Amino acid sequence: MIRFENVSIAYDRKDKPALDDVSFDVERGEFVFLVGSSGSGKSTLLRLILREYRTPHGQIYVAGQNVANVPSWRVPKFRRGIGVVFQDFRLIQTKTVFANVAYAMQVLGKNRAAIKSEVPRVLELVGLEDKAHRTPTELSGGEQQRVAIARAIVNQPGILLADEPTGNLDPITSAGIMAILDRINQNGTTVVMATHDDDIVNTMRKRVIELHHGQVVRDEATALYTSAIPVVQAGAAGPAMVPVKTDDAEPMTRRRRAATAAAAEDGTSTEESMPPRLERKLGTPLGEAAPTPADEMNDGNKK
Ligand SMILES: Nc1ncnc2c1ncn2[C@@H]1O[C@H](COP(=O)(O)OP(=O)(O)OP(=O)(O)O)[C@@H](O)[C@H]1O
Repeated sequence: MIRFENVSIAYDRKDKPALDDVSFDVERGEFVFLVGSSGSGKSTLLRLILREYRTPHGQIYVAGQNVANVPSWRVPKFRRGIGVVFQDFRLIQTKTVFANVAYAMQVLGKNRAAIKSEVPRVLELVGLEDKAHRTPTELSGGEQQRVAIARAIVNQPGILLADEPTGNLDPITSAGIMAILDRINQNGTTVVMATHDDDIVNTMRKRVIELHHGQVVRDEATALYTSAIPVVQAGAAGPAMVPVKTDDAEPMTRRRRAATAAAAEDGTSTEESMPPRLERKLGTPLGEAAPTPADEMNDGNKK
Protein backbone atom coordinates (compact mmCIF):
# COMPACT_ATOMS: atom_id res chain seq x y z
CA MET A 1 0.00 0.00 0.00
CA ILE A 2 2.91 2.32 0.84
CA ARG A 3 6.45 1.61 -0.30
CA PHE A 4 9.57 3.70 0.31
CA GLU A 5 12.66 2.70 -1.66
CA ASN A 6 15.89 4.36 -0.52
CA VAL A 7 14.19 7.69 0.05
CA SER A 8 16.33 10.67 1.08
CA ILE A 9 15.31 14.29 1.37
CA ALA A 10 16.90 17.43 2.81
CA TYR A 11 14.93 20.62 3.24
CA ASP A 12 17.93 22.62 2.20
CA ARG A 13 21.16 21.75 0.41
CA LYS A 14 23.25 22.65 3.44
CA ASP A 15 20.99 20.77 5.89
CA LYS A 16 21.49 17.20 7.03
CA PRO A 17 18.87 15.01 5.36
CA ALA A 18 15.53 14.92 7.17
CA LEU A 19 15.18 11.39 5.77
CA ASP A 20 18.23 9.37 4.85
CA ASP A 21 17.95 6.25 2.70
CA VAL A 22 14.60 5.16 4.12
CA SER A 23 13.05 1.93 2.85
CA PHE A 24 9.99 0.04 4.07
CA ASP A 25 6.76 -1.52 2.86
CA VAL A 26 3.37 -1.13 4.49
CA GLU A 27 0.78 -3.69 3.42
CA ARG A 28 -2.87 -2.89 2.88
CA GLY A 29 -4.72 -3.00 6.19
CA GLU A 30 -1.64 -2.67 8.40
CA PHE A 31 -1.41 -0.42 11.46
CA VAL A 32 2.04 1.12 11.83
CA PHE A 33 3.43 3.39 14.52
CA LEU A 34 6.20 5.79 13.54
CA VAL A 35 8.32 6.63 16.54
CA GLY A 36 11.53 8.54 17.14
CA SER A 37 12.74 11.63 18.94
CA SER A 38 11.74 15.12 17.92
CA GLY A 39 13.27 15.98 14.57
CA SER A 40 13.89 12.35 13.60
CA GLY A 41 11.81 12.72 10.42
CA LYS A 42 8.35 11.33 11.22
CA SER A 43 6.32 14.27 9.93
CA THR A 44 8.53 14.56 6.88
CA LEU A 45 7.82 10.93 6.07
CA LEU A 46 4.05 11.49 6.39
CA ARG A 47 4.29 14.60 4.19
CA LEU A 48 6.08 12.62 1.53
CA ILE A 49 3.26 10.05 1.49
CA LEU A 50 0.88 12.97 0.94
CA ARG A 51 3.10 14.19 -1.89
CA GLU A 52 3.70 17.53 -0.24
CA TYR A 53 7.23 17.39 -1.66
CA ARG A 54 8.69 15.79 -4.71
CA THR A 55 11.34 13.28 -3.70
CA PRO A 56 14.86 14.14 -4.77
CA HIS A 57 16.19 10.63 -4.17
CA GLY A 58 14.50 7.25 -4.12
CA GLN A 59 10.98 6.15 -4.97
CA ILE A 60 7.70 6.34 -3.09
CA TYR A 61 4.68 4.30 -4.11
CA VAL A 62 1.28 4.94 -2.58
CA ALA A 63 -1.61 2.66 -3.55
CA GLY A 64 0.39 1.52 -6.56
CA GLN A 65 1.23 5.01 -7.83
CA ASN A 66 4.74 6.37 -8.03
CA VAL A 67 4.26 9.63 -6.12
CA ALA A 68 6.93 11.46 -8.10
CA ASN A 69 4.92 10.83 -11.27
CA VAL A 70 1.73 12.40 -9.93
CA PRO A 71 1.55 15.77 -11.70
CA SER A 72 0.66 18.81 -9.58
CA TRP A 73 -2.78 19.12 -11.13
CA ARG A 74 -3.59 15.54 -10.07
CA VAL A 75 -2.39 15.91 -6.47
CA PRO A 76 -5.85 16.79 -5.07
CA LYS A 77 -7.30 13.62 -6.64
CA PHE A 78 -4.35 11.58 -5.41
CA ARG A 79 -4.94 12.86 -1.85
CA ARG A 80 -8.58 11.80 -1.90
CA GLY A 81 -7.38 8.31 -1.12
CA ILE A 82 -5.60 9.50 2.03
CA GLY A 83 -7.22 10.78 5.22
CA VAL A 84 -5.11 12.92 7.54
CA VAL A 85 -5.44 13.69 11.24
CA PHE A 86 -3.22 16.23 12.97
CA GLN A 87 -2.34 16.93 16.58
CA ASP A 88 -4.10 20.31 16.47
CA PHE A 89 -7.37 19.04 14.90
CA ARG A 90 -7.56 21.83 12.26
CA LEU A 91 -11.34 22.19 12.30
CA ILE A 92 -13.26 25.16 10.92
CA GLN A 93 -14.29 26.90 14.13
CA THR A 94 -17.31 28.67 12.67
CA LYS A 95 -18.90 25.53 11.21
CA THR A 96 -20.84 22.90 13.11
CA VAL A 97 -19.52 19.38 13.59
CA PHE A 98 -21.83 18.20 10.80
CA ALA A 99 -20.69 20.99 8.49
CA ASN A 100 -17.00 20.33 9.18
CA VAL A 101 -17.39 16.72 8.12
CA ALA A 102 -19.76 17.56 5.27
CA TYR A 103 -17.24 20.05 3.92
CA ALA A 104 -14.79 17.24 3.16
CA MET A 105 -17.48 15.70 0.93
CA GLN A 106 -18.55 19.00 -0.62
CA VAL A 107 -15.04 19.77 -1.88
CA LEU A 108 -15.17 16.47 -3.74
CA GLY A 109 -18.48 17.46 -5.29
CA LYS A 110 -20.57 14.85 -3.45
CA ASN A 111 -24.30 15.51 -3.68
CA ARG A 112 -26.57 16.52 -0.81
CA ALA A 113 -28.20 13.13 -0.53
CA ALA A 114 -24.82 11.42 -0.10
CA ILE A 115 -23.76 13.98 2.50
CA LYS A 116 -27.02 13.59 4.38
CA SER A 117 -26.56 9.84 4.65
CA GLU A 118 -22.78 9.55 5.06
CA VAL A 119 -22.05 12.26 7.63
CA PRO A 120 -24.37 10.84 10.34
CA ARG A 121 -22.90 7.38 9.79
CA VAL A 122 -19.36 8.59 10.32
CA LEU A 123 -20.34 10.71 13.32
CA GLU A 124 -21.91 7.61 14.81
CA LEU A 125 -18.70 5.67 14.23
CA VAL A 126 -16.75 8.22 16.29
CA GLY A 127 -19.51 8.51 18.91
CA LEU A 128 -20.55 12.08 18.11
CA GLU A 129 -24.01 11.58 16.63
CA ASP A 130 -25.54 13.69 19.41
CA LYS A 131 -23.11 16.61 18.92
CA ALA A 132 -23.63 17.18 15.21
CA HIS A 133 -24.96 20.70 15.64
CA ARG A 134 -22.31 22.00 18.00
CA THR A 135 -19.33 24.05 16.89
CA PRO A 136 -15.75 22.98 17.75
CA THR A 137 -15.58 25.64 20.47
CA GLU A 138 -18.36 23.77 22.28
CA LEU A 139 -16.43 20.49 22.29
CA SER A 140 -13.65 18.98 24.39
CA GLY A 141 -10.25 18.33 22.81
CA GLY A 142 -11.02 14.63 22.48
CA GLU A 143 -14.34 15.37 20.82
CA GLN A 144 -12.67 17.79 18.42
CA GLN A 145 -10.17 15.11 17.48
CA ARG A 146 -13.05 12.70 16.86
CA VAL A 147 -14.58 15.26 14.47
CA ALA A 148 -11.21 15.49 12.72
CA ILE A 149 -11.13 11.69 12.39
CA ALA A 150 -14.70 11.66 11.06
CA ARG A 151 -13.71 14.28 8.49
CA ALA A 152 -10.62 12.26 7.54
CA ILE A 153 -12.54 9.04 6.90
CA VAL A 154 -15.83 10.31 5.48
CA ASN A 155 -14.60 9.85 1.92
CA GLN A 156 -13.54 6.29 2.76
CA PRO A 157 -9.79 6.63 2.17
CA GLY A 158 -7.67 3.50 1.90
CA ILE A 159 -4.98 5.14 4.03
CA LEU A 160 -5.25 7.18 7.22
CA LEU A 161 -2.20 9.20 8.30
CA ALA A 162 -2.19 10.51 11.86
CA ASP A 163 0.50 12.91 13.05
CA GLU A 164 0.50 12.79 16.85
CA PRO A 165 -3.30 12.63 17.04
CA THR A 166 -3.22 12.26 20.82
CA GLY A 167 -0.49 14.83 21.43
CA ASN A 168 -2.86 17.37 23.00
CA LEU A 169 -5.05 14.89 24.87
CA ASP A 170 -5.05 13.30 28.32
CA PRO A 171 -4.42 9.53 28.62
CA ILE A 172 -8.07 8.47 28.92
CA THR A 173 -9.18 10.62 26.00
CA SER A 174 -6.18 9.35 24.02
CA ALA A 175 -7.28 5.78 24.70
CA GLY A 176 -10.71 6.60 23.27
CA ILE A 177 -9.11 8.04 20.13
CA MET A 178 -6.93 4.94 19.77
CA ALA A 179 -9.99 2.70 20.10
CA ILE A 180 -11.53 4.57 17.16
CA LEU A 181 -8.36 4.39 15.05
CA ASP A 182 -8.05 0.68 15.82
CA ARG A 183 -11.62 0.13 14.74
CA ILE A 184 -11.12 2.07 11.52
CA ASN A 185 -8.05 -0.08 10.87
CA GLN A 186 -10.02 -3.27 11.55
CA ASN A 187 -12.49 -2.11 8.94
CA GLY A 188 -9.69 -2.29 6.37
CA THR A 189 -8.05 1.15 6.37
CA THR A 190 -4.25 1.22 6.46
CA VAL A 191 -3.16 3.44 9.37
CA VAL A 192 0.23 5.11 9.82
CA MET A 193 0.52 7.08 13.03
CA ALA A 194 3.45 9.19 14.25
CA THR A 195 3.55 9.36 18.02
CA HIS A 196 5.64 10.05 21.11
CA ASP A 197 3.13 8.28 23.36
CA ASP A 198 4.89 5.23 24.77
CA ASP A 199 1.82 4.02 26.72
CA ILE A 200 -0.23 3.82 23.54
CA VAL A 201 2.44 2.00 21.55
CA ASN A 202 3.15 -0.42 24.39
CA THR A 203 -0.54 -1.21 24.75
CA MET A 204 -1.49 -1.55 21.10
CA ARG A 205 1.46 -3.79 20.17
CA LYS A 206 1.43 -2.96 16.47
CA ARG A 207 4.30 -2.71 14.02
CA VAL A 208 6.77 0.00 15.01
CA ILE A 209 9.09 1.83 12.61
CA GLU A 210 11.62 3.89 14.54
CA LEU A 211 13.48 6.80 12.98
CA HIS A 212 16.69 8.30 14.28
CA HIS A 213 18.32 11.24 12.47
CA GLY A 214 16.21 10.42 9.43
CA GLN A 215 17.18 6.76 9.27
CA VAL A 216 15.11 3.68 10.03
CA VAL A 217 16.82 2.11 13.05
CA ARG A 218 14.07 -0.37 13.86
CA ASP A 219 11.16 -1.99 12.03
CA GLU A 220 9.52 -4.54 14.28
CA ALA A 221 6.13 -6.30 14.35
CA THR A 222 3.94 -6.23 17.50
CA ALA A 223 6.55 -4.05 19.11
CA LEU A 224 7.09 -1.85 22.13
CA TYR A 225 7.86 1.86 22.06
CA THR A 226 11.43 1.15 23.11
CA SER A 227 13.08 -1.90 21.66
CA ALA A 228 13.26 -4.88 24.01
CA ILE A 229 16.16 -6.33 22.05
CA PRO A 230 19.50 -4.90 20.91
CA VAL A 231 19.04 -3.31 17.51
CA VAL A 232 21.79 -2.58 15.02
CA GLN A 233 21.60 1.07 14.16
CA ALA A 234 21.33 1.65 10.43
CA GLY A 235 24.51 3.07 8.93
CA ALA A 236 26.67 2.26 11.95
CA ALA A 237 29.95 0.47 11.36
CA GLY A 238 29.45 -1.83 14.32
CA PRO A 239 26.38 -2.90 16.30
CA ALA A 240 25.55 0.45 17.89
CA MET A 241 22.56 0.09 20.20
CA VAL A 242 19.36 2.00 20.45
CA PRO A 243 18.01 2.18 24.02
CA VAL A 244 17.57 -1.32 25.39
CA LYS A 245 15.76 -2.52 28.45
CA THR A 246 17.75 -4.89 30.59
CA ASP A 247 15.16 -6.87 32.54
CA ASP A 248 12.16 -8.99 31.66
CA ALA A 249 9.65 -6.67 33.25
CA GLU A 250 7.47 -4.40 31.17
CA PRO A 251 9.62 -1.47 30.06
CA MET A 252 9.14 1.76 31.94
CA THR A 253 6.93 4.21 30.18
CA ARG A 254 7.46 7.95 30.42
CA ARG A 255 4.62 8.29 32.92
CA ARG A 256 5.81 5.33 34.94
CA ARG A 257 9.34 6.72 35.10
CA ALA A 258 7.91 10.03 36.38
CA ALA A 259 5.75 8.20 38.93
CA THR A 260 8.69 6.11 40.10
CA ALA A 261 10.90 9.16 40.49
CA ALA A 262 8.18 11.02 42.40
CA ALA A 263 7.56 8.02 44.67
CA ALA A 264 11.27 7.65 45.36
CA GLU A 265 11.32 11.26 46.50
CA ASP A 266 8.34 11.07 48.86
CA GLY A 267 8.74 7.42 49.89
CA THR A 268 5.33 6.22 48.64
CA SER A 269 4.56 3.10 46.62
CA THR A 270 4.87 3.60 42.90
CA GLU A 271 1.90 1.31 42.33
CA GLU A 272 -0.40 3.92 43.84
CA SER A 273 1.08 6.62 41.65
CA MET A 274 0.61 4.66 38.44
CA PRO A 275 -2.05 5.55 35.94
CA PRO A 276 -4.57 2.76 35.31
CA ARG A 277 -3.47 0.42 32.50
CA LEU A 278 -4.39 1.67 29.10
CA GLU A 279 -5.92 -1.66 28.17
CA ARG A 280 -8.63 -1.09 30.70
CA LYS A 281 -9.24 2.35 29.30
CA LEU A 282 -9.47 0.96 25.79
CA GLY A 283 -12.54 -0.89 26.97
CA THR A 284 -14.38 2.40 27.53
CA PRO A 285 -17.69 3.03 25.74
CA LEU A 286 -16.09 4.41 22.56
CA GLY A 287 -14.72 0.98 21.83
CA GLU A 288 -18.15 -0.67 21.81
CA ALA A 289 -18.19 -3.66 19.53
CA ALA A 290 -21.62 -3.38 17.94
CA PRO A 291 -21.26 -2.75 14.21
CA THR A 292 -22.53 0.59 12.98
CA PRO A 293 -23.80 1.57 9.55
CA ALA A 294 -20.36 3.11 8.97
CA ASP A 295 -18.80 -0.29 9.60
CA GLU A 296 -21.03 -1.73 6.91
CA MET A 297 -19.99 1.10 4.63
CA ASN A 298 -16.36 0.27 5.23
CA ASP A 299 -16.96 -3.45 4.94
CA GLY A 300 -18.55 -2.79 1.60
CA ASN A 301 -15.33 -1.04 0.64
CA LYS A 302 -13.24 -4.07 1.35
CA LYS A 303 -15.27 -6.32 -0.87
N1 LIG B 1 9.80 23.04 6.68
C1 LIG B 1 11.03 22.71 7.09
N2 LIG B 1 12.12 23.42 6.67
C2 LIG B 1 13.35 23.06 7.05
N3 LIG B 1 13.64 22.02 7.84
C3 LIG B 1 12.61 21.30 8.29
C4 LIG B 1 11.26 21.60 7.95
N4 LIG B 1 10.44 20.69 8.53
C5 LIG B 1 11.25 19.86 9.24
N5 LIG B 1 12.54 20.22 9.09
C6 LIG B 1 13.70 19.53 9.67
O1 LIG B 1 13.68 18.20 9.23
C7 LIG B 1 14.03 17.31 10.28
C8 LIG B 1 12.91 16.31 10.51
O2 LIG B 1 11.77 17.03 10.99
P1 LIG B 1 10.35 16.35 11.22
O3 LIG B 1 9.37 17.44 11.47
O4 LIG B 1 10.09 15.43 10.10
O5 LIG B 1 10.65 15.52 12.55
P2 LIG B 1 9.62 14.79 13.53
O6 LIG B 1 10.21 13.47 13.83
O7 LIG B 1 8.25 14.82 12.95
O8 LIG B 1 9.68 15.72 14.81
P3 LIG B 1 8.55 15.97 15.95
O9 LIG B 1 8.44 14.68 16.69
O10 LIG B 1 9.16 17.07 16.75
O11 LIG B 1 7.30 16.39 15.23
C9 LIG B 1 14.36 18.17 11.48
O12 LIG B 1 15.74 18.38 11.52
C10 LIG B 1 13.64 19.47 11.18
O13 LIG B 1 14.32 20.56 11.77
